[in-house]
Amino acid sequence: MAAREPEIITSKEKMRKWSRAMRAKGKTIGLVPTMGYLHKGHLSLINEARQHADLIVVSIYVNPGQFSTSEDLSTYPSDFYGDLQKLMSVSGGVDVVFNPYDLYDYGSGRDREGAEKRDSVKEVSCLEERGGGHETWIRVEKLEKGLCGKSRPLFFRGVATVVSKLFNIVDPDVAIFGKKDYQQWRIIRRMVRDLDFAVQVIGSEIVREDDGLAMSSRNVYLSPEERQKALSINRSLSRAKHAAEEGQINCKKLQDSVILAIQEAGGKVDYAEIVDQETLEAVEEIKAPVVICVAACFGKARLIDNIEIPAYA
Ligand SMILES: Nc1ncnc2c1ncn2[C@@H]1O[C@H](COP(=O)(O)OP(=O)(O)OP(=O)(O)O)[C@@H](O)[C@H]1O
Ligand SMILES: CC(C)(CO)[C@@H](O)C(=O)[O-]
Ligand code: BAL
Repeated sequence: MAAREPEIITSKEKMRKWSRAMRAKGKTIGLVPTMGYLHKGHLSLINEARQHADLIVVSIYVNPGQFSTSEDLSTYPSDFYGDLQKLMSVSGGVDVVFNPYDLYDYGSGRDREGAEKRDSVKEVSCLEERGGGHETWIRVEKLEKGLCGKSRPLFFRGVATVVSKLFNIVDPDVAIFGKKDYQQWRIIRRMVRDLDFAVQVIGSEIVREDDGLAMSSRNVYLSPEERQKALSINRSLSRAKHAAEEGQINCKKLQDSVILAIQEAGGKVDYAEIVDQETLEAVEEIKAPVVICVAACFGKARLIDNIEIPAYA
C-alpha cells in the first residue's frame, strides 16, 4: 500500500473542527498520545488503534506540565520529520498528527499568575515555571502516589491534565497507551472512569528490542556500554517471573533479587516493587495478579519496565 501522508494540525481550534466534522460523518476516532521521537513501541499503539477506530490521530507534544524543573524537558529528544517518515510506514496510515503550539495558550487573558505563585508552592513543573497562568490540575490521588510518583511527585498530575486536554480537543472514541508506562495507563483508566470521559482506554503490550530492552525514546541517552548494562532490568524481571512460576511467591525475596541484579550491573534503582495490577498497592505474597515495576537509572537515562504475573497460588 502506498505511503499516506498524515494531515498535520497545529492548533487546538483546527483539531477540534476536524474532529467534529469527522464525527458528524459517523467516523470513530482513535487517539495515540505521544511525546514524539517515535519508535516501534509507538507504532504498535497505532496498529492497535486501527483495530478499534476508523480514523487515527497521533499527538506529538512534549508536555512541560509533567516535567519538574530539574528534569530533561529542554533536552528531550525530538525528530519531527523522522517521526512523519515512520508514521507514513505504518500499514493503513495515520490520518492526523496533532502537534499543538497552543495547548496552554489561553489567548489575551494570559497572566503571570503561575510564576508569581511559584514561591508559595514547594514543587513546580516547567509549565508553572514559565508562568502562563494555567492553574487547573487533575490528580488521581491514590494511584499517583507510589512507584514513579514518589520521585516524580508532579508527573502524573501533568500527565492526567494534558491527557484530559487532549481528550477534550480530539474527542476520541478510543485512546491507546503502552503498558511500559504501567502506572500511567492505570491512572488514565481510573481518571476516565471517575470523570466519565466517553473514551475507551486500551493498554497495549510492551514492545522490546531483540535483546529484551523495552523500547523507549530515552534509550537514546544510553552509551553502548550503559545499554548493555540496562539489559539487567528485563533479565532480572524475567528471572523473577520464572521464580514465581516455580513457586516463589514471597515478594520481598523477588524484589531483592531484581534490585541486586540491577545494582550489580551498575544501575541506580529508584524502585523495584511488586504491586497489585489494579490498585498498584504493594503486596507481600503473590496471590492475585501482580506486576513487578522497576525504575532505574543508567547514566543519565531513567528507564522504567515491568512484567505482569498472574496469580499461581
Ligand atoms: N516499548 C513500548 N511498548 C509499548 N508502548 C510504549 C513503549 N514505549 C512507549 N510506549 C507508549 O507510547 C506512548 C507515548 O510514550 P512516550 O512518547 O513517552 O515514549 P517513551 O518511549 O515512553 O518515552 P520515554 O522514554 O520518555 O518514557 C505511551 O503510552 C507509552 O507507554
Ligand atoms: C501520555 C503522554 C503523551 C502525556 O504527555 C506521555 O506521558 C507519554 O508519552 O507517555
Ligand atoms: N513515557 C512517559 C513520559 C515521561 O516519562 O516523561
